[in-house]
Amino acid sequence: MHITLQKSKIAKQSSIKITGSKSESNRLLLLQALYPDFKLENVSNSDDSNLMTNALSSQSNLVDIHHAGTAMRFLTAYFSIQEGRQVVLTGSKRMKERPIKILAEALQDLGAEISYVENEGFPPIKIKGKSLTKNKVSLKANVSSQYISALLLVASKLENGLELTLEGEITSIPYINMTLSLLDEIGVESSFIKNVITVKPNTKSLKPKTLTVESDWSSASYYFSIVALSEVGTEVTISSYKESSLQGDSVLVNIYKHFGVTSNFKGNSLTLKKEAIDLEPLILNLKNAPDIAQTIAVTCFALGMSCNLTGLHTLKIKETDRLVALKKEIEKLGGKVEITNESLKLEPSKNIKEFVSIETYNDHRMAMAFAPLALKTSILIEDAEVVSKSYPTFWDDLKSIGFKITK
Ligand SMILES: O=C(O)C1=C[C@@H](OP(=O)(O)O)[C@@H](O)[C@H](O)C1
Ligand SMILES: C=C(OP(=O)(O)O)C(=O)O
Repeated sequence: MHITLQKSKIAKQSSIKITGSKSESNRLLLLQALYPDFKLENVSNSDDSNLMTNALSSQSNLVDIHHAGTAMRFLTAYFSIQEGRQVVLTGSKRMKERPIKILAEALQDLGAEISYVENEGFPPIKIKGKSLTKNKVSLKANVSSQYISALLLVASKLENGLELTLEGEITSIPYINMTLSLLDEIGVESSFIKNVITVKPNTKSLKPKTLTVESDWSSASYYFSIVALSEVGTEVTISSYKESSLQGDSVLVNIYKHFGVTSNFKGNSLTLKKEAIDLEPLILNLKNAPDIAQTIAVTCFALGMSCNLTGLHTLKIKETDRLVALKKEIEKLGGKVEITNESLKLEPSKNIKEFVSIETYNDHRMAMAFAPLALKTSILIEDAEVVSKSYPTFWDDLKSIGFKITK
């Protein structure tokens, strides 16, 4: 489905309720499968979380997780410890290009039986579940934090727990801390000292409780961008958010001050407001918040600002090569972008071309990051349904605040 976003102006005040964080949801869904004693509220309605739920309850020996990176990585660890179960875990064409070797090798070192069905180091993989008794392993920490979270999520169910040594620079650290905090919330003990994470084994059932998933901060980024591109005084209220979040992307509150967006909490509602401000070039390392890089690059382009974003090495192995995709699409709109394997530099630009058709490369964040541009010019978004990976009601929500969208 290709859609057109006519040049739009949003209401002076509006509000949106955003679905639960897919990162928190996919961790908690897996933990709930291991510890069925707790209940969940505000679970994400994203494709990736639905795929996770279905995979965890599936009795089939073929599990397909489509584009869901967290599901692929977390389930690799989960099925490795399901004694007596044999599963082939597969995904979309792109998922078969997203590396899994670092995680598979760490699990194999712990005693897991994992083999490759097609290409060495990539999904699909065949997993023969068994009880793992070894407890010490090291892995490279600069490629994806999801490998680390996957091991941590199952660690308390290993006979002797886990002592995990992280080698090299650690990427996307807030996601590792999120995993450890959620373990703590359900009563699993862990420590993270220097580059060693230890998780204690747990055979007890946990105290019954209800955990409420905070709404998704990566999804919130599109509203930060929308407010940044709106008239001074425009307000958008988003919910349900916490001032002290487990999600690293909550750093948006600080980053968007640079664009004149102020954030005020009232209970679990967060009001974003555009203030008048002089815009300065943006220099930012996003190694701890890779998922908001596209949003920020497009905000800068729309405001005619220059930016120099670094720490983007993980973008090359996400839903698409996001660095190449950003360069191509921003340049179609008239911008000038330089990329390396870990950075993106944007030159200030004066004009934005009208009615450009943005390719989305099976990447939800390409569609959502470019949508706010409709506040500056009319734009087309190709394969707009990709948003369902993390935020299925995105287009309806934009319509509700005043975006003019037609099929
Ligand atoms: O653990 C998680 O929930 C995630 C970790 C990050 O991946 P990397 O650690 O591969 O950067 C992030 O990009 C992804 O969207 C979600
Ligand atoms: C990278 C992402 O997801 P995943 O790696 O879980 O597919 C994302 O949602 O931006």
